[in-house]
Amino acid sequence: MAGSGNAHLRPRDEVLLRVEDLVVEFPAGRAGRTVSAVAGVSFDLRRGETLGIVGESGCGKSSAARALVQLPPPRSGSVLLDGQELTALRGEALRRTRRRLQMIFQDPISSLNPRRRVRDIVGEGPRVWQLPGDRVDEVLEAVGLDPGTAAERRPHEFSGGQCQRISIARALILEPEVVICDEPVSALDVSVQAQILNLLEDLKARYRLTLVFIAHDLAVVKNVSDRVMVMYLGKVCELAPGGDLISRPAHPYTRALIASIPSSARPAETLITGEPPSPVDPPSGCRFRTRCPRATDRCSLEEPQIRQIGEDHWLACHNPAPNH
Ligand SMILES: Nc1ncnc2c1ncn2[C@@H]1O[C@H](COP(=O)(O)OP(=O)(O)OP(=O)(O)O)[C@@H](O)[C@H]1O
Repeated sequence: MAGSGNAHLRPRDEVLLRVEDLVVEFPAGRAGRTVSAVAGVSFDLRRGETLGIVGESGCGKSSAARALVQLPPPRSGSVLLDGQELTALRGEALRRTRRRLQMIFQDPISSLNPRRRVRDIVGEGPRVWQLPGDRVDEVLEAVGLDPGTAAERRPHEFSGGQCQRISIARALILEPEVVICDEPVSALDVSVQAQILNLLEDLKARYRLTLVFIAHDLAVVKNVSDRVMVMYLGKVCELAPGGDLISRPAHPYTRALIASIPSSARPAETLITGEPPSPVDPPSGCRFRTRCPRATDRCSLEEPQIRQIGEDHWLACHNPAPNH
């Protein structure tokens, strides 16, 4: 059963992936202290849906993503893939299930072994997993690379965008159901970003993929996501379909993210400045309150629970913007 803070979760049998009360912590170096990277995050995805996760650097996006594939496992919480609890799996059972969730990372060049040919890089997964047949040429073609010329070359002979295509092929060949894209275009030239985003859209339709799309840039996330989840310091602030979030943002932090998009019509006074507080010692109540222009005493005393404010629009804030 979802707790009171999980009103936004859909019934288990309607979703492919369901994450409940995910907590990720790291040792902080000082005795007994911890980095609270992800502090009770819940979300779900229907098959074929793209969920965007957005928030500034350090808000816990990557930690949440890695916890989905149990690398490392979360401190607590539940990750259900098609009804199967991943956090309870160990050894071979976990390894087998993990294949269904593949990750694509920000820096494609350093995530590819420079000494190996593309054919071996992309073909390694099927060998390890003992999957039948050789689909290397098929997936290279699917990601827009010519197998005839690309397969025998090494990563340094390709541009950043082409290396990201190779990374995508390497994930795709394992026939995943969910692909977690962690800042997949942040390291690429702007001109190349759109090509990779279009490719992910095409592959999603062709292979019926379900995507988690992580980025710090809301302008990128809103175009590729069905729904967008905004995170701040390990917590969910707001969750809504992309268009709704942009046109009717309610959380002061979401409004600040939108105001920072260069083409935004949002007034600059909604921008926030300064660094987020340390996740080793997060603020009481609402974690955003120390930078929030709308904070009141209640915000330091009481953590806002997520509640519905529109059709599939969810918010965790005591004092949302008045025009919503
Ligand atoms: N292995 C680790 N050990 C200690 N602290 C960590 C570790 N990994 C992440 N953190 C901390 O956890 C918090 C969340 O980091 P995370 O990388 O998940 O955020 P993010 O939103 O993905 O940021 P970025 O976009 O910069 O990757 C940060 O304060 C980070 O410093």
